[in-house]
Amino acid sequence: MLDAIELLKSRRSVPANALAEPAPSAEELDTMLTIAARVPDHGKLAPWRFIVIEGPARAELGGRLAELMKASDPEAPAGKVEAVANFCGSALIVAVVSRAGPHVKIPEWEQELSAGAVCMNLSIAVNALGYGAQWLTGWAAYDPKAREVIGLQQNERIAGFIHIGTPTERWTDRPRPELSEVVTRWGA
Ligand SMILES: Cc1cc2nc3c(=O)[nH]c(=O)nc-3n(C[C@H](O)[C@H](O)[C@H](O)COP(=O)(O)O)c2cc1C
Repeated sequence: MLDAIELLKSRRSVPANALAEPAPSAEELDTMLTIAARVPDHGKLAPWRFIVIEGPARAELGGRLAELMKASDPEAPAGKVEAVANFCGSALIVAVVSRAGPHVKIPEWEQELSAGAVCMNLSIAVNALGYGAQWLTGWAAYDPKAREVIGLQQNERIAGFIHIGTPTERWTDRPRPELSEVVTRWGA
């Protein structure tokens, strides 16, 4: 296992279509989800939940989403439909669902931030266990009928589909922001 600082300094996403089998074991997935759920959460509301899409359920969901896209837009380019069908092309997907809503004390924005933290913690845990991950949203996260097929309630939103698997190759990093561009010192 990588040292935590080395892991955090080197982690990067791997494209979902390069996240092949083997998928994490059931025990590893439990560890990942336990870590993902261990995030700051103002008010202890757990304003998020997980939907695991694994095994044959991936192809079934991909197929249903592709049918949906074709039905709603018969002119949809084949590439776009294929991309939706391949939505479940990675070894395992965890949909992180935000359940943020009005609350007497805790702003919705803070509940949404907690769901973002879940996505990130999950991605880090995946990498720490030697797998790769990519955080995606896309058409299926926003289309009303696709949301229904995925099993979302009216008040729920996809924070991210975290695609997980074994990277098929090493990926070079992308440019990262210069600290000088994103850091200021108050009063300086
Ligand atoms: C909320 C959210 C949604 C995203 N959705 C997509 C997406 O639909 N398609 C895509 O190519 N990248 C998407 N990304 C970007 C990738 O997850 C990721 O930033 C990119 O692959 C580089 O990742 P890295 O900085 O972890 O290496 C999304 C990122 C976030 C935070």
